[in-house]
Amino acid sequence: MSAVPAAGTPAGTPALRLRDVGMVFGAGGPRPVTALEGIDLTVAPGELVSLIGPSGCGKSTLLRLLADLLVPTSGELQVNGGTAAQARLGRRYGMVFQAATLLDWRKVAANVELPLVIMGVAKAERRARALEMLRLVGLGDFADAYPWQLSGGMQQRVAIARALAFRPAILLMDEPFGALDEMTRERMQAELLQIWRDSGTTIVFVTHSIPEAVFLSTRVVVMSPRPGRIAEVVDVDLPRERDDGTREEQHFFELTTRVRDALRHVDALSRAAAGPAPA
Ligand SMILES: Nc1ncnc2c1ncn2[C@@H]1O[C@H](COP(=O)(O)OP(=O)(O)OP(=O)(O)O)[C@@H](O)[C@H]1O
Repeated sequence: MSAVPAAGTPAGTPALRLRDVGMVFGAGGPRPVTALEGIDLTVAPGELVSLIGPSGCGKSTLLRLLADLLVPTSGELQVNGGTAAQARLGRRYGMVFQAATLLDWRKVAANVELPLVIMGVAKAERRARALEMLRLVGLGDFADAYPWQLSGGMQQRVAIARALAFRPAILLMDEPFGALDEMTRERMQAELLQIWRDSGTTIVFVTHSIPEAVFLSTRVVVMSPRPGRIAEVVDVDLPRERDDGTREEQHFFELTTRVRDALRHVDALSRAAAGPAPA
């Protein structure tokens, strides 16, 4: 399976390009909240970029802007050289959230087929693609199970299969493994990397976990709060083939330390901006 580039997109066009993007909630009202300010970021096709930062720094807001669920109040945002709205209407996005949000009364394959039903894909092709995606996430034998018969990790794999079923060029993932136990989480990370390498999909991944960000990403974007900005971008110069041994490597440790230091710096700055703690 490979992600289909947008028709007519010239070679070299970034998957995502943000120029001085800002987002103010309640602009013009009595209590505007500046969630994002001056965001500059370019993501090449096939990259896997993680967003990490303290709670409230605007990670989910940024993801929602990319998905065209919100419109920036300033700056310019391009997806595959077009607008986010064009990308949404062209079904360029797949989305995965912390909760798998499966329909309990539909079997696993029927859940994966749902976006294809909405797109009007013929029944036989729908079924074939759903089974292909379920095999990709290691659930080929569970097509006829109901979601409530699966573990949390398996349900999340179904959600990933569903997001990949219409071959999105861009996969947006908001803490997709946040609710899983540590071992399942590490297994899911390895599976996601495999899917990413096989599919060529561009992925933007929100996480609170430093090792998860480094293990998965080509770059880690460290964000600072109030207002949300990009504080630092850490290039993850590990080979794309990664496994459990990668987590034990000296360079992996150095990269996690670099991200941790950036987050500490962000934390110190936001504490200083908040002023002294009340006596
Ligand atoms: N619909 C909204 N209306 C008003 N303010 C909002 C809205 N959505 C988000 N915000 C504010 O924007 C800021 C960024 O929120 P956002 O959810 O993007 O942060 P986050 O980094 O994803 O946080 P977390 O890590 O806790 O999920 C916060 O101050 C939040 O209160």
